[in-house]
Amino acid sequence: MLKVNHIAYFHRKDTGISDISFELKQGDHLALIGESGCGKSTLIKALFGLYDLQKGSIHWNGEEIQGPAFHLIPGFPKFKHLSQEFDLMPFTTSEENIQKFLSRETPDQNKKRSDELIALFDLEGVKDQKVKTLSGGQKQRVAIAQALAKPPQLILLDEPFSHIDQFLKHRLRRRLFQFLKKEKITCVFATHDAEDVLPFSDYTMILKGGKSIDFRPTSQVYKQPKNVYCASLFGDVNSLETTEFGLDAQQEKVLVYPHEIDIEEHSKFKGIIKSSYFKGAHYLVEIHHKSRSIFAISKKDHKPGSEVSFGLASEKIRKRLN
Ligand SMILES: Nc1ncnc2c1ncn2[C@@H]1O[C@H](COP(=O)(O)OP(=O)(O)OP(=O)(O)O)[C@@H](O)[C@H]1O
Repeated sequence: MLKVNHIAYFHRKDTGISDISFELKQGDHLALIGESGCGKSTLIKALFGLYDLQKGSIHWNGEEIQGPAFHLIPGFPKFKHLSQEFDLMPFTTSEENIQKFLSRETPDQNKKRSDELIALFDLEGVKDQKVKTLSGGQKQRVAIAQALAKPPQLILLDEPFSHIDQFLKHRLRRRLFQFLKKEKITCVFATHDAEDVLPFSDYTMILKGGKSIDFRPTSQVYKQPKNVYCASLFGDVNSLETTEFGLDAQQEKVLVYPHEIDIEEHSKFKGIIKSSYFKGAHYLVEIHHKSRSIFAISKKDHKPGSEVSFGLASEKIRKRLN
């Protein structure tokens, strides 16, 4: 179990992380999200033991993770940390980079593991190529495979798909997270992409100004967002007045995602289409309603200037009302 107890680390005055506490069980996946500079990388490095904490403590199965002041080689040996810089050996091949970290009993087992990782991360075509000649996305895939060569108990991934193209990204992240679950490897990853978070994390922590402002199971963080900042990390969101929209609630405002607004012919509210954005499976439409914009999802395209009727899918947002 990972136990993080009120930790704080400042690079300089006011920049860093403070008062962060949480626990994870073996095999749990935690996504760290938040605006740029909120402290995701700092937290990841602190968890790996790269900083001497100014406050608090981190334990893995009862063993304390200490900073560089206590170790010749910084970094907790039972964990792997995949930084944004990759840390590969440039003058050796992709396969050699992966094999260097294998520790299976026999050469046969090593070969099997290395082949499995090369296939898993689509590296067959570049396995004999020197790392310095690889593209950024290929290097990133070698780095992930290398980090898993000798399975760590916990892996820390800092924006693991940032260099990988959309074409491969969807397949790779499904494979990576399935692999981690299969091997019961705990994972903490930082990302800017909601599509990494929702399907693949058990828990989500939202950071702002170096502090954790939400840490709950991912579905709760999404379905009951604490504020506009939290909700907008998942995409567009509307902050609507409850009385204006006839919602029986004590609070003044409620957060509503675009897909929770129904555009139907005889709905109660009317507005004028300002813009319509093609999103593939649907359109995101901006509706002008009482001198403000409301974003909704529509199955069909609407011409700017046309009138639409819309209503709130109140059963979907009921849990947000009190
Ligand atoms: N080595 C350092 N020295 C001084 N300040 C630093 C250092 N590393 C990070 N910071 C500062 O600490 C704060 C948190 O940075 P961090 O890299 O953890 O953010 P982040 O959430 O990972 O950002 P991004 O999403 O842009 O990668 C920022 O204000 C950053 O400028």
